[in-house]
Amino acid sequence: GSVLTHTGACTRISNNIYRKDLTHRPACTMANTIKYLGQEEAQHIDEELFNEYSFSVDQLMELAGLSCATAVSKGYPVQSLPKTPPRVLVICGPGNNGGDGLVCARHLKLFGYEPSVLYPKRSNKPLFQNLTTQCEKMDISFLTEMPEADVIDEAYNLVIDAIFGFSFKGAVREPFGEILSQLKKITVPIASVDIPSGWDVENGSPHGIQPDMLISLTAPKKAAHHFKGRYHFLGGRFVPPALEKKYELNLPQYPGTDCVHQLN
Ligand SMILES: NC(=O)C1=CN([C@@H]2O[C@H](COP(=O)(O)OP(=O)(O)OC[C@H]3O[C@@H](n4cnc5c(N)ncnc54)[C@H](O)[C@@H]3O)[C@@H](O)[C@H]2O)[C@@H](O)CC1
Ligand SMILES: [K+]
Repeated sequence: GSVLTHTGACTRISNNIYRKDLTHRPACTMANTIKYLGQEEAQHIDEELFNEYSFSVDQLMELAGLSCATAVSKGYPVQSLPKTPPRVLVICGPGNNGGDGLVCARHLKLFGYEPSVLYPKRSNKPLFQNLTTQCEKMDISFLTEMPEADVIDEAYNLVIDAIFGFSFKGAVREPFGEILSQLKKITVPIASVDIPSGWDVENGSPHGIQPDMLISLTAPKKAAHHFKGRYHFLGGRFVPPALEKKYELNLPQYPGTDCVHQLN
């Protein structure tokens, strides 16, 4: 569409395309394009959600993890999986991205999948211990080591990558270097939570893992411009309008009561 700054009411005709209501001029895209966040901006929004808007980590993590499980169920419906039982491998990192993974695993189980979790660097914070117990009590198995790529391809339908999110920086430290090198060799699809792990949060990583699905939480990060997989979902439907406005996020409207919005 042509670049117009809209001054009046617009009708959303698809993701980022708006039609000016009265004049029917060409769709104006630029002014309403969903914002892709840099690393610092993502961290500021995160802090503001907790400090100014008084959310707790548990609350947002629950919604984030539910969004991820919902996106997975839309892209890879349990009945459509090639292998039964419908096993999925959820790999959780040491921070909040890993917490999203634990929540996602629990919801996937409730949705009829058979998740197994690899959680090699566990946080000792009560939140993460509780999320782990919740999974264990739901008969979700925890693996003691990363399976080889060919074992993953044989046993699992898909891998959920909840290793690193927007706080990832620098060279990957072990054991995650070895885990990511196995993930580069697998042929089953990878669904990445927030950012493909190991990618630079802003610049991506041409030689990194290549997920088939990306679930951007709150708003996409700049690295998402380099995502080449089939499904890009937006999740984390918890952003208060005033915060969305302050950071000019231009989030698309979620359909109905859905917790995810498919961007492409
Ligand atoms: N702000 C938000 O709106 C929300 C964020 N959430 C999640 O929280 C994530 C961010 O969480 P965190 O800030 O805890 O950070 P991350 O989970 O992105 O990662 C931080 C952890 O990774 C480690 N790490 C960083 N770089 C590393 C490297 N090069 N090698 C090995 N380890 C490395 C750090 O030591 C730390 O333990 C988001 O991406 C998203 O998934 C959601 O839980 C809820 C809402
Ligand atoms: K990730």
